[in-house]
Amino acid sequence: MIQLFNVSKTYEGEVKVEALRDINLHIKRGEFVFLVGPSGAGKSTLTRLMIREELPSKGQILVDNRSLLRMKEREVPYFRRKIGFIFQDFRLLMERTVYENVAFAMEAIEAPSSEVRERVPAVLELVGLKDKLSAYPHQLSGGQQQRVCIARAIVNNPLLIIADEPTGNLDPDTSWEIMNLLLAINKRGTTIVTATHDKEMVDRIKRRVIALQNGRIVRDEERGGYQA
Ligand SMILES: Nc1ncnc2c1ncn2[C@@H]1O[C@H](COP(=O)(O)OP(=O)(O)OP(=O)(O)O)[C@@H](O)[C@H]1O
Repeated sequence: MIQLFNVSKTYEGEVKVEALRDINLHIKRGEFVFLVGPSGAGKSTLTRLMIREELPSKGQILVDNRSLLRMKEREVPYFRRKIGFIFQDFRLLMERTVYENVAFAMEAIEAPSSEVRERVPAVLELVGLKDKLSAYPHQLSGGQQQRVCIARAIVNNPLLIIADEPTGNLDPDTSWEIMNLLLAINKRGTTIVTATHDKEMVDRIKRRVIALQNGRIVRDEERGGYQA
């Protein structure tokens, strides 16, 4: 699903930062992967490269067998349709209702309106928000807002979900609910890659753990914990 070959990412500025150094990685279809490591280790940079928000300074990246370096700018929106994103800070449209936030993701790919009307309530029911269709994000708790993000991420049936600290702003119980939702989505075949600082979660779930430090992979375990 995702392959990285000798990938490096350097940010050129007043001070040069080597955010990723010589990363080789293969994530197979259907896997659930945690990216862990201290602040500044390169986790967010790695997720940004996977969704082609940025290009690597060196190396090659394939997602669903497509080279992200060879991809033309105009092809990027089509590529992104296959991917669902979930961020720590939700990034919802605050002036739109829950229903509209999720519908917007389907309208962006020009889904027929009959399909939107059918699928949006079904997905919102799946994430436990069927009573909140006409609420605005500011009327929801953090956990509920993150559920809207998950609904938005899965509504177009993506092959892959990339999440950057999806439970970063949530209390432990709510974090656990959100993670269970992601596990359930993974069970249905969606590949999930999530950066996290949540030690307890990683230790409890025991899935593949890729640990980064100073831009390098220092550990890659099939059923790993937060620390070695
Ligand atoms: N756009 C940018 N320009 C310059 N440097 C950057 C940029 N983005 C990230 N960096 C640097 O790259 C390194 C890796 O950052 P990154 O955000 O990927 O780490 P992280 O592991 O996600 O950290 P955190 O857990 O704090 O989110 C850091 O030294 C950071 O300062």
